[in-house]
Amino acid sequence: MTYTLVLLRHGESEWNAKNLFTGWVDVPLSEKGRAEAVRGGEFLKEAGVLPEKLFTSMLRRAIMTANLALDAADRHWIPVERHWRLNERHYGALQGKNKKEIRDEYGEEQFMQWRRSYDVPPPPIEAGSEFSQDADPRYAGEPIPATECLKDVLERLLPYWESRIVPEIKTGKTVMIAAHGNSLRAIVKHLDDISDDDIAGVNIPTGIPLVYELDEKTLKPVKKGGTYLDPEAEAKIAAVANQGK
Ligand SMILES: O=C(O)[C@@H](CO)OP(=O)(O)O
Repeated sequence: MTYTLVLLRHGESEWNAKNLFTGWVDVPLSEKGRAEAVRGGEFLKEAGVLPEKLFTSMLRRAIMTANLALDAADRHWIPVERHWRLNERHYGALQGKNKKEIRDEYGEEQFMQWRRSYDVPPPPIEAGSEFSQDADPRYAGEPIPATECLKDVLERLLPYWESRIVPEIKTGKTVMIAAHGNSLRAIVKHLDDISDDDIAGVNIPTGIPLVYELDEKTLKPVKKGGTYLDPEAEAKIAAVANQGK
């Protein structure tokens, strides 16, 4: 027997469209992003992959994507849990900055190190600044970061994965996680045992369900990398990799 896990990155956000580093800034979906979310739900329905339990981050682009996708799949009624541990990687002082401008100012190497290295975080965001989250009531009392590298994301996400998500998967329910490019890269790294170096080359496209069948004993993927439900996923993955160029 296998368990089914669906990973869904939110549809295009307004800041994805403007090529801005987003992180924990709570921006809405663009019109294209809403359409991607609905299409994502249609892919689920067509494939007969019907989520029974939903986990989301605390950010509206993931929440709205899940709502739109599940509505399109007639699964809008399933129980949901939300947690900041599924949030996007905190992009520190880069939040709100244009990716191309940062690349032009600091050069390709520094840009890629901040964007895709496993263990080098961008400079921390200043408390109280325009795009910081320190006064946001949804995180009150929580140990939230001021910047994160992917390693930090994995370290804050894994306790939630183990304590809340794994038990749901083990009930045999089809579990869906609606989250973000980098929080999902952390989950994929963990599931597929991807090395710290190789994870730099993994990009996740917006709004396309990624389905993993997990071995019931090991909880490891039966097929490494899972299966994207959109036949055009490859081109969309390449577009994410090339952002900032
Ligand atoms: O800006 C961000 O928060 C993320 C996801 O959109 O970007 P990147 O793919 O550059 O890590």
